[in-house]
Amino acid sequence: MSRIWDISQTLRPGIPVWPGDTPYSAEPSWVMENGCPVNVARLCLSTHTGTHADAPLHYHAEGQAMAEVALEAYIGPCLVLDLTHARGRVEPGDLPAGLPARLERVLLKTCARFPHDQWRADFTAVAAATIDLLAERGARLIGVDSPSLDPQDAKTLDAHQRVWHHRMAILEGLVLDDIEPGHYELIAPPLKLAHLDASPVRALLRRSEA
Ligand SMILES: N[C@@H](CC(=O)c1ccccc1NC=O)C(=O)O
Ligand SMILES: [Zn+2]
Ligand SMILES: [Zn+2]
Repeated sequence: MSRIWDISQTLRPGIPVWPGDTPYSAEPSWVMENGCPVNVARLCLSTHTGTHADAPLHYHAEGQAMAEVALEAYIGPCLVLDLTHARGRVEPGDLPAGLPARLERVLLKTCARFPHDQWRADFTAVAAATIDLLAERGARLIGVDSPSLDPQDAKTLDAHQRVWHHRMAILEGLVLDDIEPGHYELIAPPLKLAHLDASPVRALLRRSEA
């Protein structure tokens, strides 16, 4: 069996969320006591909580909801790149000189230590030109450890718009602290949520057989 790395945040009370968004909460609906045979909880959370996939509906009025997206983008060969030197936005010039001519999925590691317990408004975003470059090389999915491809104060979501143009998939909030740059297999399908704009995912990497 090949090793699996879990690159998901733990969903828990207090998990940092986008400013103004719904805080995560969970409560018991039934508790295993007094003759009740089971524990059952209910959850209240934003679709963008923790490690998640954005559905096209989040950034384009004609985009599909999460239940409708094709899953192929979320499963398969993936390249993890170290971009911890990039400042502000990941520009094309920040990408490694030896970037493969063809790639399918790319995960950008922008911070050395994931901020599990605080919201960082100064996260590293991705330049629209970088999305174009990766798409030209065949990327069908881009993943980041930041909470968004665009800066927190962005109004036009330029990187998300280029992703829409190229019909790529997005993962955000990945935890890449323990991941050496290189080739892996990604497994991170979203939940089949009708009508909704995003979904939490359990994101995994497996050592590539190649
Ligand atoms: N666009 C961001 C998320 C985002 O913009 C957002 C997420 C949760 C609550 C509000 C948000 N934006 C609101 O103005 C993203 O990359 O998914
Ligand atoms: Zn999102
Ligand atoms: Zn996004």
